[in-house]
Amino acid sequence: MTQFVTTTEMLTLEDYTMNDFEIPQEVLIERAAIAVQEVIGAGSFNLSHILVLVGLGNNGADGIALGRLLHQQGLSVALQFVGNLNRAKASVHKQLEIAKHCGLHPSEKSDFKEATLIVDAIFGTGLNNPLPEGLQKMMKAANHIDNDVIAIDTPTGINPNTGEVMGAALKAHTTVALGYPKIGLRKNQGRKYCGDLVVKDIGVLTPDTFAFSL
Ligand SMILES: NC(=O)C1=CN([C@@H]2O[C@H](COP(=O)(O)OP(=O)(O)OC[C@H]3O[C@@H](n4cnc5c(N)ncnc54)[C@H](OP(=O)(O)O)[C@@H]3O)[C@@H](O)[C@H]2O)[C@H](O)CC1
Ligand SMILES: [K+]
Repeated sequence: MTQFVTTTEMLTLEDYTMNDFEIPQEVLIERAAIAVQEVIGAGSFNLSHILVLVGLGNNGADGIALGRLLHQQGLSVALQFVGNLNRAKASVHKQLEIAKHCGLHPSEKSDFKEATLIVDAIFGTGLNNPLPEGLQKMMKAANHIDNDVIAIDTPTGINPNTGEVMGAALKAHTTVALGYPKIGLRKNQGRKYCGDLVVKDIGVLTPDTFAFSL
């Protein structure tokens, strides 16, 4: 039986892993990237040109690390930031520096139609409001293009706890849940937007005494 969690529970377990066991956040980000790379490698996706849509939080950091790994595999990868990079978390800037050192630089404006595979690394469990208008338009437009979308942790626009669409959401062919799947992926529209749900262990530790609420 798959254990689903709330975002609060996921944050508690992430903190437990990073603070009690001193496992650096970069390790979790790298393992998240490797996990999604494995799902991509195991699937039958068209990898001719991969567009990674990157947000300003740790979901975005996961996406940049993944883009770097795919680039190092020799694949054609474009990184496109969604939002003002100046407002990004330190983890995003760190991953961007590493990616640049590895020869992968962010693109200005990518044409979604050129991408044969889109990686959704815009929002994950940190989504806390309806998407900004511009992003809602982008998600609705992207949903009409016939290419596969792989969502990192949660489909952007889906409330990770309730499964509601927050203005608009990007429909995924596959969602790679990190650690534990979030309860929103099996409620309301979450189930429809997440597509095939793959749960990947990325080394998040759980206390024996932890009481899951679900
Ligand atoms: N599960 C794990 O062990 C790990 C998960 N990781 C990844 O981290 C994300 C969660 O990262 P987080 O930085 O908390 O949040 P997001 O990246 O989802 O969101 C980015 C920030 O965007 C802001 N935000 C939220 N909603 C909106 C909105 N509607 N409009 C504009 N901006 C929004 C919010 O910032 P605030 O300042 O507004 O709070 C978010 O912080 C998780 O999903 C995993 O992918 C780790 O990388 C690895 C371990
Ligand atoms: K996402």
